[in-house]
Amino acid sequence: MVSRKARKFNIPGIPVITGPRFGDFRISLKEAQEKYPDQPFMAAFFDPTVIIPSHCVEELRNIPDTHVSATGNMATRFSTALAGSGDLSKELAACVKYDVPRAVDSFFPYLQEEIKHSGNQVLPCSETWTRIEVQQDLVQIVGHVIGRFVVGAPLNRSQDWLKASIDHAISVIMFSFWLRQFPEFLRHYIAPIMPYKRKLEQSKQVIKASVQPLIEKQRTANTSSKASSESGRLVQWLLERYDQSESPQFIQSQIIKDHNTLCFAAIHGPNVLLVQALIDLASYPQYITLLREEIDRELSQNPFEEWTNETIDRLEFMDAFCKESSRMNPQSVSKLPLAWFRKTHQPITLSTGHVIPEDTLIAAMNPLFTLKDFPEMEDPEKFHPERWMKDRSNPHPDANFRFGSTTLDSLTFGYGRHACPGRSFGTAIVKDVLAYILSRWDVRLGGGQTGRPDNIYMDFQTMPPVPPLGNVYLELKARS
Ligand code: HEM
Repeated sequence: MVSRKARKFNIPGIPVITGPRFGDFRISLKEAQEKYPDQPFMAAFFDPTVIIPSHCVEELRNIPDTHVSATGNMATRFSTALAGSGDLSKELAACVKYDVPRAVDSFFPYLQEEIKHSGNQVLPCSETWTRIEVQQDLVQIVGHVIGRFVVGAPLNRSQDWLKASIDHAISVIMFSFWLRQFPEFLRHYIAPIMPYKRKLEQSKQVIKASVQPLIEKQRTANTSSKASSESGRLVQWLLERYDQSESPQFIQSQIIKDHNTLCFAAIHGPNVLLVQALIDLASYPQYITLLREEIDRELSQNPFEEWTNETIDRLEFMDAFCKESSRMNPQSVSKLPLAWFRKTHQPITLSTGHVIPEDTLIAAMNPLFTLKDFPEMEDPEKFHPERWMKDRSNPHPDANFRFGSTTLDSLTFGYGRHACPGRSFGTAIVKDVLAYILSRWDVRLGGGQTGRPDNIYMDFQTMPPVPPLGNVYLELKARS
């Protein structure tokens, strides 16, 4: 009898490529991509995944969730059912798609306040070079900012809430990574006794204890006090979006789950981009002067506290720099990266003629690295932010030169009906924090390193080469 797993590998007309079960898949992917440039192939790695040609993303981009979904991919890769976290409710999806973009402009004074407050708290004030733990320090800044947006002040500055909200996503990732080492039929039994499950539950408990009183306060408040955005914008919007005929307990537990899912996406997404951009800044110091010219131009008009979304929009070279940093360090397998992770729920016929069965994980090659599809990309292996400065006249938010665009030649924020709805907010945060750091500190690679340190590759992820996985560190020096 052919096992379910063997059947999954064995899809007619789709060749199977093997590689390391964990670790760096790049060599296997590169060879496969050269061998099968225009057809899907099965990467039989940790989570067997059919890699589709990038042009097929276009034809699948708006396919209904009943056929191909992003949540199905999340459920498999992050074991969301057993983790009890990470599911995207339709109410949360609507909040991020409609309520978040509407509130970004009015949030700016608070954004500036949180960046300044947390930046000064975690970054060194010394005028001599001082080591920073780039990932851990920057995530505190992003955590404060997102917290101010999601749960408002003063909860966003509570150490309990902040630590639990930052740690929660990491616990989910580690829990699912270890859980998936076991055969599927055993996972249900093993999950409850795993150490990461305990950590995960602890973070949930702390978040629940912090957020529950806020929800209750908002729920019972009269209409005029509900208007205070300082009591947590997300909670307020979700309370309005949930069906009021449901019980208060049900709505409360849903909002707490939504809070956890949002912190997953909204804290760590921007933070990884920020960490990578700061490493790039330290690795390519020739860009610091150009970036500072823009920042100083804006500071001469308005102090940092008074910056608005339009101020950030005017930082064009900053936008190009961050775009290039995200291109060179995609948050999936770098250099031959994968993106656009999905799962099929019905058999899907691609324009190549191949049929992908239901219940199959799929992903696409990141097209930025396939020269054949984008011949206009000069020196794609080179870090060259100027490439995005050539023509900035197209006002469309998805014009491909923009940091936050979702186009087929840039899958940092996904593509199609499930492309990241928080990207304009997230990219504004990244540029704003980077501008603040550059205006106040000099930055360099620690330990006398030169050149761009290589990232770390695990599963389909690219991670910055900083502790705990790597040993690269940065040094900052306060500008006099
Ligand atoms: C700036 C850094 C960020 C990056 C790199 C990032 C990246 C992504 C990616 C790659 C996806 C999957 C898209 C797809 O598969 O087509 C996604 C989805 C999502 N992101 Fe972001 N994101 C960021 C910031 C944010 C922020 C700040 C929020 C919330 C305010 C957010 C909320 C979401 C949500 C709710 C989804 C799920 C959308 C859906 O499935 O319909 N993200 N993000």
